[in-house]
Amino acid sequence: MDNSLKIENLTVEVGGRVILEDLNLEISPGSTLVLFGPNGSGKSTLIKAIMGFENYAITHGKIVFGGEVINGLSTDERAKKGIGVLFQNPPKIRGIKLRQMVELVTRRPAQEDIFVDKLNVGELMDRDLNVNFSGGEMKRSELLQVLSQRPKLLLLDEPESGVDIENIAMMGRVLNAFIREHAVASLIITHTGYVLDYVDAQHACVLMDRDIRCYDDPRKVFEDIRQFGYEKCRTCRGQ
Ligand SMILES: Nc1ncnc2c1ncn2[C@@H]1O[C@H](COP(=O)(O)OP(=O)(O)OP(=O)(O)O)[C@@H](O)[C@H]1O
Repeated sequence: MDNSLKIENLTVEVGGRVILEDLNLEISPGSTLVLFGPNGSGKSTLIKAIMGFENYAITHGKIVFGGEVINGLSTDERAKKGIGVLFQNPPKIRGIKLRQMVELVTRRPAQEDIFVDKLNVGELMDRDLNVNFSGGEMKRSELLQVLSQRPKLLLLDEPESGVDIENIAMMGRVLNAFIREHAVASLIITHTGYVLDYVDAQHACVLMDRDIRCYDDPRKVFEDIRQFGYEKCRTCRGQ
């Protein structure tokens, strides 16, 4: 199964401003790429462009998923092809229970989904989606919605933000097992690097000045950022 992601010479504009320029990256099946980068550098924009969000205009380049150019597909069509996203700030929806959302996207009874237990979200299933959920509950609820769809490509925007240490460990192990078992290609945005303790990531890179830099081993990239800051990435092109 080809569930690789290939991004070729991608330029993305938001509100007439170039956020990403001539960006290239590739994630092969079963491989995890960790994406670092300063605030506002365009990491979430990259995920939104891959998902085909309105207002994130691709003015140049190609997004290739599973060997198919998906630039022309709607967000819905991209999700149906197997691209799953965990957003940084998911919406709160009154009147729709978490259970209903899972059943809507999977068309299966939610209680049958193994991730309800694995992610310990049983008590959230009959509450309005994300309404008054704690930060950690919201991330677990979002992860349930994503994994219940059994995606082929996972795009995770700061999965550990607002999550306590024990829940980071639990979510990280669940994620890693899913990625390994299904040979899912994955892109994980992180500021803290905690996720590296649980997910076997093969590569990392830094997004800044509209492009990818410092493509290397995740722990090495993270240590360099901690030691030298993002400023050093300006002069480093990695491997
Ligand atoms: N819909 C939008 N309208 C206007 N500007 C936007 C929009 N989305 C993103 N931007 C701008 O694009 C730039 C990149 O934002 P983005 O959210 O991609 O950064 P990020 O790297 O994910 O940041 P952070 O680490 O703070 O989450 C920012 O200057 C942001 O204000």
